[in-house]
Amino acid sequence: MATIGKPIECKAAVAWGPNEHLKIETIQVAPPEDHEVRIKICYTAVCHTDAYTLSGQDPEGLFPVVLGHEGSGIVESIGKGVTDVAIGDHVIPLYVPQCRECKFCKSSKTNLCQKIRVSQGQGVMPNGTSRFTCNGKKLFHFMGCSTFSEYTVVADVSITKINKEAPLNKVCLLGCGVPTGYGAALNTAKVEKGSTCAVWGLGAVGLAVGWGCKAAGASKIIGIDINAKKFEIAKKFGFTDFVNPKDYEKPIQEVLIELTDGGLDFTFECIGNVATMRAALESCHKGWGVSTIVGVAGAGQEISTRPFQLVTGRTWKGTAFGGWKSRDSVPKLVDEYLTKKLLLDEFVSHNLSFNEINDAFHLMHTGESIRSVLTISEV
Ligand SMILES: NC(=O)C1=CN([C@@H]2O[C@H](COP(=O)(O)OP(=O)(O)OC[C@H]3O[C@@H](n4cnc5c(N)ncnc54)[C@H](O)[C@@H]3O)[C@@H](O)[C@H]2O)C=CC1
Ligand SMILES: N[C@@H](CCC(=O)N[C@@H](CSC=O)C(=O)NCC(=O)O)C(=O)O
Ligand SMILES: [Zn+2]
Ligand SMILES: [Zn+2]
Repeated sequence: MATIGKPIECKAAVAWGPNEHLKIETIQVAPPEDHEVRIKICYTAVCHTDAYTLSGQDPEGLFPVVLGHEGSGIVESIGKGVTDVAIGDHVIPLYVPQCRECKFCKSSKTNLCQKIRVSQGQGVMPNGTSRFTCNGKKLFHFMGCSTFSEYTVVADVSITKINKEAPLNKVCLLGCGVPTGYGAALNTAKVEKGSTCAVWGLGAVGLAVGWGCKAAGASKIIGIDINAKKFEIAKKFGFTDFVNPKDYEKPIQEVLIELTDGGLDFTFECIGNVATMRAALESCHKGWGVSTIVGVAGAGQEISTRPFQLVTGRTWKGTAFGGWKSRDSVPKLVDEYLTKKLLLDEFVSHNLSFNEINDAFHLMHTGESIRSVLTISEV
């Protein structure tokens, strides 16, 4: 291929500063170095975490940056030492890598590979440098993925090859929100058959939690959102009951404890709001209720509750990427989608062009979208 070993000039949506609209720019993407892979991004969705970092609330937020971490694409070229993917493979970039060598990867207790976590948080490749420039200015990478670009470079531990039969405009969602919610229920909380569950926030992440609770055989799955338009949509994902906190004067935990004979077996916070994190914990049943934090709260925010809530048997947990060991699991989730065990199409509320990327953020903020999928390059 003519581009191998050479910089590629292409379009990317650049975030020049917090709260600024993304600007489609011509950027240069350097070739992959050792243990790196350059990908032609075909599709990307927009996750709330992109909006969170763009808002300036992320303590690790850096600008200028190429955001995006829920994408799919095709390998354009590989650096020395790359063994697991080849040119032409269909792939999903992974913001939680899996090196299979670090202490975290070797433990069955976590999916949080730490091999490249420091450089990833610094917005650079593992060797400390960026592959992106725009008019000679360095751009930062984001979450090891940067999918808001026609081409990106990722570490070889941050990518997985998937079945070529899978539609890339759907399986891009397996880069973040859907596995996160589905795994929060199945891997982190370990929802039990017949149990009662409640989910705060019915965006893609919360809806995927509902699907995970249903897969685990939950008997009741309550969806909680201040946007009542989400309730009808949520029925497709297994939710059985709905509560809008705006309809009540008393604290929502009191409402839920009354509705569920003492509280829920499992609760999930999928908003990123420390007040709802507290409500989710305090809505758990005394003695055994488990609350899982999925939402990402802004810089400086802290959670609180009376320690008595934990003394009396409630458990507070958290999850990143739903606890999935990424390179092992994402190809299996693709197969679950292909065999219709896992929903993906139902999460796609909008298909937009790359030029409409700021509209995708607007649709998220107004609560009109579940996931907007942007076409970046034709397959
Ligand atoms: N832990 C992890 O690995 C991951 C965490 N996240 C985080 O999960 C959260 C959800 O992400 P998305 O589903 O993409 O977001 P979204 O913006 O699509 O959905 C959020 C939902 O919360 C609802 N909401 C907002 N404030 C509320 C309140 N006070 N009470 C009840 N409902 C309220 C909104 O109406 C909306 O339906 C975000 O904080 C995101 O950063 C996302 C992906 C992975
Ligand atoms: N950068 C933030 C933390 C952001 C965060 O918690 N990210 C989640 C994924 S959110 C995906 O949409 C995560 O996986 N965290 C684990 C990690 O190692 O970052 C901050 O500094 O607070
Ligand atoms: Zn995300
Ligand atoms: Zn590792």
